[in-house]
Amino acid sequence: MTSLQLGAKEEMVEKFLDAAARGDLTLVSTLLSHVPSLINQKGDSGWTGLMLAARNGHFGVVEALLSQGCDKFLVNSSSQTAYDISKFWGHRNISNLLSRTDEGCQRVLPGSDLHQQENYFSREMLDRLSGKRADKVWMEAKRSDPGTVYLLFSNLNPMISSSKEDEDNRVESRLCRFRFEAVKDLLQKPQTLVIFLGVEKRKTPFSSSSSSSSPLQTEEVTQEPPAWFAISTDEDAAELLKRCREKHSCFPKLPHRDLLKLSEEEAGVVAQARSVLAWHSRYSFCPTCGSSTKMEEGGYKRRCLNSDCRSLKGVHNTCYPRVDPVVIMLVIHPDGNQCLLGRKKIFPTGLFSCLAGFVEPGESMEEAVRREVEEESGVKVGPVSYVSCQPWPMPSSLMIGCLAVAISTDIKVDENEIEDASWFTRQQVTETLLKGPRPALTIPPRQTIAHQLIRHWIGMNSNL
Ligand SMILES: NC(=O)C1=CN([C@@H]2O[C@H](COP(=O)(O)OP(=O)(O)OC[C@H]3O[C@@H](n4cnc5c(N)ncnc54)[C@H](OP(=O)(O)O)[C@@H]3O)[C@@H](O)[C@H]2O)C=CC1
Ligand SMILES: [Mg+2]
Ligand SMILES: [Mg+2]
Ligand SMILES: [Mg+2]
Ligand SMILES: [Zn+2]
Repeated sequence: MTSLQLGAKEEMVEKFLDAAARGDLTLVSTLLSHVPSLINQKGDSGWTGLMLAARNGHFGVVEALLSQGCDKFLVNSSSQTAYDISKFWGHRNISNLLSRTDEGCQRVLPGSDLHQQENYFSREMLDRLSGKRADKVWMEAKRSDPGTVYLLFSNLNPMISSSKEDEDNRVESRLCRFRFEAVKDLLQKPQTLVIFLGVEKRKTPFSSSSSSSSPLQTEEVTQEPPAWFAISTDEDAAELLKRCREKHSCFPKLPHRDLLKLSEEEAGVVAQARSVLAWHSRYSFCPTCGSSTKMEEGGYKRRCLNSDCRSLKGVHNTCYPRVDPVVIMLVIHPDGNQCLLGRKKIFPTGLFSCLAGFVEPGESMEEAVRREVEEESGVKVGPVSYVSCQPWPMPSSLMIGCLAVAISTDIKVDENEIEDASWFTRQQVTETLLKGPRPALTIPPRQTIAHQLIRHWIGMNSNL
């Protein structure tokens, strides 16, 4: 495309987004009839026409865009959908329209919302194909297939390449992908762990991005989708990096920070791979009898090599990767207008987050919320309701996100666990979310479920 053509296209996108933002339905419709692909185009900060119309309360434009097949699940660079945006700004008629689900689902599960919150680390771009894990012939063929994608891990972190900072100081990272030929030598080493992650999900024939049927797409459908594997090796990291042709490649030093720079799709793959690899790195021997174990089923099982071991009989849950459930909760003051946030000593100055804690054996999610809140802050909790969850691969937690209502308000901090806890008003929290000039606190980044719970609460109340 010439720079002139490129300029004309950009201009058209800008005109379309501006019309959507202003609620100019006539211009939106005219532009779409000439250039249908405008419908899902993104402008600054990843905003689509639907998001801009939703932000500014233009119901008619939202309705028209939806009727023309616009993708309502797209997210902007803050991971917000048009639904999140309309909810946050209190355009209830628009959020109702955007959350409307297939009537069939509503009949089976009244009150269901297909548009459930999707958190960072939870997107599944691969089909895990668990039924294929024990099929050694299939697995072997996939391992040497030239189309297979390999990710390299060192010390539980994936090799990534990073783009330079853009004008918003944002660094974007992407996973370095390797083909079989480039890692063949590593696969032969006995110490190398190879984990099957799945095969790429096929786009459904009716999904918005596959509406045209070019010869390439027809060909793709007849071929088996590529399989993905994670490789973990203890080879020298600097040597491994020499295999990568991309610029600025590295293994992240601070996973809590650096893994949050991946796309939603790649973050989901890393969550899966990192948690399974972390389990292998800590469970080399059988937890029941201490004998050596052997990896099976594409990395999802470790079998004890002692044939008399109890772990091979009856319940043998020690053979499978562990997931640790953690409750994380935003506790709301009985006045409905304040929320309880706490900080650990290791947090940067001014940062407050939701309270969280590991679920104990034989404990319900609701009781874990009540116990952890009381232990850490002295506040007693009544009703608890589930909001959404997040796999948190540090190393293998499942964060169960809840809203809870306090039935007492005096705070007595357990200094072993947290440094401070306090009630913050809705206005203080809103100013933080809107990046006001002098916020009373800072909160964790958008990729954390803590952030999403806080945003959810503000969204629920934004038009009261
Ligand atoms: N994504 C998000 O938004 C957030 C994620 N988190 C994550 O949630 C997790 C739990 O939160 P946290 O407040 O620390 O939990 P807790 O309040 O339960 O306290 C953690 C302590 O409990 C002990 N413990 C009890 N059971 C376990 C277990 N199964 N695994 C590990 N430690 C256990 C450990 O003590 P000891 O080390 O002394 O043995 C640990 O330091 C953390 O991993 C944290 O990273 C937390 C907040 C936000
Ligand atoms: Mg605790
Ligand atoms: Mg805690
Ligand atoms: Mg605890
Ligand atoms: Zn054993």
